[in-house]
Amino acid sequence: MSETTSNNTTTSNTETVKKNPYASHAADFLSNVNNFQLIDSTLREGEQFANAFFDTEKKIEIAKALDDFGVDYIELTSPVASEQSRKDCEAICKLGLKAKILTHIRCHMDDARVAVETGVDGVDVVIGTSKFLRQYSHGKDMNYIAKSAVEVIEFVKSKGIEIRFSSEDSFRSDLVDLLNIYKTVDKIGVNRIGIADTVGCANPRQVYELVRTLRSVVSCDIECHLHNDTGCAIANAYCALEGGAKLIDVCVLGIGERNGITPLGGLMARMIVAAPEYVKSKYKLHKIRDIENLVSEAVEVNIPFNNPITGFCAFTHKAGIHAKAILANPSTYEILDPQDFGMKRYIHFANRLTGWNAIKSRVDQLNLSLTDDQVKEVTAKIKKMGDIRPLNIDDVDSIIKDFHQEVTTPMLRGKALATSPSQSSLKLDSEPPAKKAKTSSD
Ligand SMILES: CC(=O)SCCNC(=O)CCNC(=O)[C@H](O)C(C)(C)COP(=O)(O)OP(=O)(O)OC[C@H]1O[C@@H](n2cnc3c(N)ncnc32)[C@H](O)[C@@H]1OP(=O)(O)O
Ligand SMILES: O=C(O)CCC(=O)C(=O)O
Ligand SMILES: [Zn+2]
Repeated sequence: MSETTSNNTTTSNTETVKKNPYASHAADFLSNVNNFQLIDSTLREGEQFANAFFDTEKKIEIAKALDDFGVDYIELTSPVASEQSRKDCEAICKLGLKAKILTHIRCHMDDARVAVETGVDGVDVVIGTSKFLRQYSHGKDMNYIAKSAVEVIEFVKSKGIEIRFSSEDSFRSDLVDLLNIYKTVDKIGVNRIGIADTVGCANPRQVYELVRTLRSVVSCDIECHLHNDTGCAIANAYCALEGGAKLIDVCVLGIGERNGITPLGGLMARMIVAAPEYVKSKYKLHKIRDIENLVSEAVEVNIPFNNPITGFCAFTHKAGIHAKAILANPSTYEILDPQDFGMKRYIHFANRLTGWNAIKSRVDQLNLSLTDDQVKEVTAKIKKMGDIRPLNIDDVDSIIKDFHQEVTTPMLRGKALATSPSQSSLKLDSEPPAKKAKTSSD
């Protein structure tokens, strides 16, 4: 017999089981939140990013880094895109990586014939099913699409490699058309079907509902490819998994056409909250920073300041109320533990929003001894200075050290009090204010 003692803790005679309030809901009995796979498309979708050019060496470096991180699949640009794309595909297939190598082609036998000769483990085939793409991209109707899909799938299967069929622009396609084409390809043994939010128009609820519907119609795995035009790519990926999708397409930093797709790091941030054991056991999370640096340098962009996990202030706490609670227990204001990603936590105390608890922690770090009242007094000085201009750590340390000297040297204190605290005693650095305060956990 068990007894619920709080919202998230259940006790029994023999054990205490902590329930994760962010895990899948019981109603999502088809959920793959605890059992998902990643298809990294940095070397396919990511190559479609405006700034991307990866030479062979860089592609190999990125592929190895992704493999080491633990992605399940690596998707490569179509071998018909260019002669070098084909050679690069062959070269990556020969690396003997743990991750399965896929290439991405149009739904056409000409592309399929080239793809199966590259040495890939699987082929991802795609064709637009929305009215827009049927009219303005390839000009084919649903009957033609079904016929060519069957031909390509059977051909690729006959070569003994994996085949996935995806409808491009799925969320602007007719549902009956989608059900028909997916049922058709499932019946002939496609390994996966893919749903693509090609223009980033879908919201999490729509993704969940479409995946749930398809889950009851096909027996093969479901993959989702979600663009980020309206900022939903991570949430949509999460809801796809809750609805029963098994695989999510990701790119490092989310790079891709326009503003890209679900980012690898951002999705890991979401998933570690929902399925911590699974995520930590499967993926080398402390490699995310290196992989993002590798790709950001290759495509010449900065890591966004607000990037999940690796943004420069992702684990920086500033306001005094936050700092006090974080120092007492980091879970108060952190859902992610920086250590899980090889990152550090910072308390930004050199500013006017600081509080005496944060300053006390700094006083301790400096190995100085002040009473609580004295720390409050020096905090007031720091905040006063912070009203005048941005502060850096040296400013704060100088204020603290001067104050400490005053209070521990009674003569000085008397003199200082008589003449009022002098700001000119501060060390004024020519360097710009530090972006990060010293870590409280150092
Ligand atoms: C949403 C996505 O991201 S899908 C993946 C996008 N990836 C790429 O485009 C890969 C890089 N692309 C390329 O290198 C070139 O576009 C190629 C080699 C694929 C084709 O080049 P081209 O033959 O010069 O054609 P172009 O790019 O101008 O037009 C695309 C052609 O593919 C056809 N097509 C488009 N999508 C599909 C599809 N899913 N299945 C079959 N044919 C398609 C179009 O009808 C058009 O054919 P056309 O010769 O009758 O005009
Ligand atoms: O192949 C797919 O599933 C997706 C293709 C693509 O990049 C897209 O539709 O945005
Ligand atoms: Zn895409």
